Parts: sequence; structure tokens; C-alpha cells
Amino acid sequence: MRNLSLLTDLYEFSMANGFHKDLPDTRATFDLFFRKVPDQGSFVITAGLQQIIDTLPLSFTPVDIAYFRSLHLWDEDFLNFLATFKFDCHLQAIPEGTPVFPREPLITVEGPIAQAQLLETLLLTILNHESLIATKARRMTFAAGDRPIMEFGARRAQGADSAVYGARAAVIGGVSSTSNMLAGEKFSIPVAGTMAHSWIEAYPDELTAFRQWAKFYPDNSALLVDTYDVLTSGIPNAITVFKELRASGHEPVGIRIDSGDIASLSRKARAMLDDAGFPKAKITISNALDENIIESLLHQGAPIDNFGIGEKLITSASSPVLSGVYKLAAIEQDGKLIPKIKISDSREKVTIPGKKQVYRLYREGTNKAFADLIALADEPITDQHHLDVLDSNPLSVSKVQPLNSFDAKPLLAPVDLDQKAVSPLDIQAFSKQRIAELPDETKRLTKPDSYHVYMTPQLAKLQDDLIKGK
Ligand SMILES: Nc1ncnc2c1ncn2[C@@H]1O[C@H](COP(=O)(O)OP(=O)(O)OP(=O)(O)O)[C@@H](O)[C@H]1O
Ligand SMILES: O=P(O)(O)OC[C@H]1O[C@H](OP(=O)(O)OP(=O)(O)O)[C@H](O)[C@@H]1O
Ligand SMILES: O=C(O)c1cccnc1
Repeated sequence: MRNLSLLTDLYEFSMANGFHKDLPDTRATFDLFFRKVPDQGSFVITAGLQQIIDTLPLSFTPVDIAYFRSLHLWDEDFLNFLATFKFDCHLQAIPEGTPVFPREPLITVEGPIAQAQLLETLLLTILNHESLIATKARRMTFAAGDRPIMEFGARRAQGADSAVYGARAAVIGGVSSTSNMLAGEKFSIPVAGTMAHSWIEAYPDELTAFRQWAKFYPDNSALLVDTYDVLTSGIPNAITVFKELRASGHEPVGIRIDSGDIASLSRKARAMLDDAGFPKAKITISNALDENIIESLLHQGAPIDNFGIGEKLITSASSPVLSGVYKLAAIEQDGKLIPKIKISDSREKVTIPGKKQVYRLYREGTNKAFADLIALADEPITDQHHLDVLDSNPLSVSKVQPLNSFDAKPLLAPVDLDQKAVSPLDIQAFSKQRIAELPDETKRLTKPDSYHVYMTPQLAKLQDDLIKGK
């Protein structure tokens, strides 16, 4: 594992130096949260915690210290602190794969203020990226229904880490496999793939190319049929080879179409394969697909069995940023907790102060979630028959609402930095269960209903008091 402790902005070190000198005994709590869901969806799938765990604790090597010294920015006292400090930050996090909503702390960090500040950029870099791709993958897998999606994006990812960690995040978001071998090895996720056009072009003709492929891979014969012409060349040649395979005791896998009018070509391909006696041969589609094209193709009745998706998934092309932020929520001095707030002219940007917990609220005795609740960490929120709450959305009318008969489950849990990695496929299964709990209307790809995120009156009052400077 590479040491990513230096993957942070200079200003974090500049602040840590000052905090180390001015506030050596002050502890701080920071919240990591986002305000807007990509693609105007209603939720984000949180991902990236495992890489954060793998990266911690922060530590700086003699080479790092020599680099800091060469910058002539800080004194030996701070360099010595960086070389020798004992990492003492405690993280709480919402588990990977959970659908989460704006303003909810996804990770809270409690620790000496200099150390907790140093974590800002690193945590955001990782969580913003992986959650973005997991969320995009979830949109695509919703559109595809129960048809498997293969992740094909490595070659168009924005760099190597985006390809590898993006593949992991895509699996969390519901894709079935990746073509990325490094991701497959590193995270034990299924790898899958077909062939490139170069295979067909390299042989004297398409039929020979297909035959050779079938010779090497008689039980994995997904043939790419669009190098010359799908209907007059690719499918007829594939059928010839499929018949030869069957005669030798193997059942063909199917075909992949990578260009042209996919709805029309897949319909015609299906008819040709069925007529030739191969109703089980699968049709895989690729070519700059996204959730909207998938929805449209299925709406057009295209008989597609599998999707291969690259660039628009691995870059979340239509909405390429998750703007998670990391904000100071409280400090602790001489045993006293002092909540902190960031005030802004823009109502949306006012932060929620204090040490907090997030609860998912279920209709009593069911697994139907209807809202989330942000509360102060020390407020007693257990299963309740009645609770007054306020909307946490600063843009909505601040009116007390009564909630009756619900069960509340806390979402933030302590993070064990020694915990064993969970397989991304297991996280995917967990994620599906959590998503199934949400109201159907919040899951639409277009114009989903928004899901309520409330806060307790005590938390709302704390925020209000701090805004008014009390
Ligand atoms: N029936 C369809 N409905 C909606 N979108 C489609 C349909 N058929 C193809 N598409 C999508 O339209 C786009 C077509 O891309 P493009 O215009 O580059 O055509 P192409 O067939 O890929 O061309 P080329 O032969 O150069 O590869 C792709 O994103 C593809 O997924
Ligand atoms: O379109 P995407 O969603 O990004 O899916 C991945 C694309 O990558 C490959 O094309 P490429 O032209 O790179 O190579 P090829 O010769 O294998 O088609 C593949 O055929 C897909 O079209
Ligand atoms: O295996 C495939 O078909 C594949 C892999 C990467 C990119 N495009 C296609």
C-alpha cells in the first residue's frame, strides 16, 4: 500500500503547524458531508471508506520530513511533531454501500485538531471519487434492471487510480464484473470480457477470426460482430461458428454489438440467432452507453441481455463531481465541548454544528424507511412513539413536524482501522438491501421525490443560537 499521507493541500500543513503551537491540547470534530446529489438524483451511494482505512494512520517518512525541511516553511519543532506524533484520530462512518442524503455526516473525525485538519483533503479525494462512481453505477444498474453490466472503463478513466478504484466503486453500485485485471486481482471482484476489433482485423477474414477464437475459448465465445457489417457478415459468421461449436459439444455464449442503431440491430440479431437454433445465445451491447440510453433502448424493446459500459460510467460523464466537504463541527478545550458553525450568506452553506449522529427512521416494526434524522450525538433517540422534528434543508420552511411510531437506527458507527476488507460484492448486496428500504418514488432516475432529512429541535436550536451569535 502506498503511503498517501502527503496527498493533501499545503494549507492543511500550514494550519496544522499553527494548531500544534497555539492549540496543542485542543481536540476537534470534523464532519464530511455533501450538499448536492449528482445527476439530480435523490441519493448518493457512499463508497471509499476501505481505501481510507487502508491509508490510515497518517505517518511521515524521513524522506517526507526532508522534503518539508527543503520548503523552508516550518521550524524544526513542527517537523519533529510530524515525524513523531502518535495518530490519535477516531473516525465514525456510515458503512460503504449505504444510500445517503445531503447534509448527513458520512464520516466524522475526532482527534487532536492539528491531526484532524491534516485528514481533510485525503478523505475528500477518496470518498468523493468512489461515492461518485458508485452512485453513477447504481443509476445505470437501475436502468438495466436485472441485466448484468460489465465495467469496461479503464482505458477512458482519468488516470490509473480512477480506473482501479472506480471499478471497485462500480461493483459497489451494482455492476457485475470488470474488465480491469488490476481491480480484479486487488479487490477479488469478478473479471469478464469479450474481444477487440483488432482480433478480427488481424485475420484474413471474419469467419477465420471467429473460428480461431472458438478454438481457444470454446466455452467463452462472445463474438464481436460489428467489425464489417453486423447483419450481412458478423451474425451469419457467428452462426456458422456457433453451429461448429455445438457440433463439437460446446454451447456458444453469444455476440457483442458495439455500433450502429442498437435497438434495430439487436432485434434483427435476436431473430437471426433464434431462427438458427440459438435462443440462449446472449446479446451484449456496448458503445458510449449511459443510464438514459439504456432506459431508451429497453423502452424500444431492444432484446439485450448484457451491457458493457466504459467512459460514461468510469468518469460519471454527465455529472462528474461530487462536492463533498469537510467542516469543523466542534472543538473540545479543558474538557468542555464548544460547537462550531460556518455562517454564509448562502443559506445552503451554513453548517450544522456539534457532535452528531444520523438515524434512519422506519415505519414502526417494518423495514420501510421514510426519512433520516440528524441529532446531537448525546440526544436519546431510540424507538419512539412521538418526536417533533424540523427539516434540515435550509431552503425549506422551518416548521416543526410531529413524527409518530417509528423505529430509529443509527447510521454512523466507529471505524476500526484494523478491520478486514469486506468484498465489494458483499457491499453490493448490503447496498441493495438498504436501497430496497427506501420509498420507490425516491429511486426514479428522473425527477425523483426528495427524501426527508430532519433534524431534532435541540440541534436546530443550537444552529439557530450560533447563527444569532448567542
Ligand atoms: N436505438 C438507439 N437508441 C438510443 N441510443 C442509441 C441507439 N442506438 C445507438 N445508440 C447510442 O447512440 C450513440 C451512437 O454513437 P455514434 O453516433 O458514434 O454511432 P456509432 O454507431 O458508434 O458510429 P461508429 O460506427 O462510428 O462507431 C451511442 O451512444 C449509442 O449507444
Ligand atoms: O464506449 P464505452 O462505454 O467507453 O465502452 C468501452 C468501449 O471500449 C471499446 O472500444 P475501443 O474502440 O476502445 O476498442 P475496441 O477495438 O475493442 O472496440 C469497446 O468496444 C467499447 O466501445
Ligand atoms: O472485453 C471487452 O469486450 C471490452 C473490454 C474493454 C473495453 N471494451 C470492451
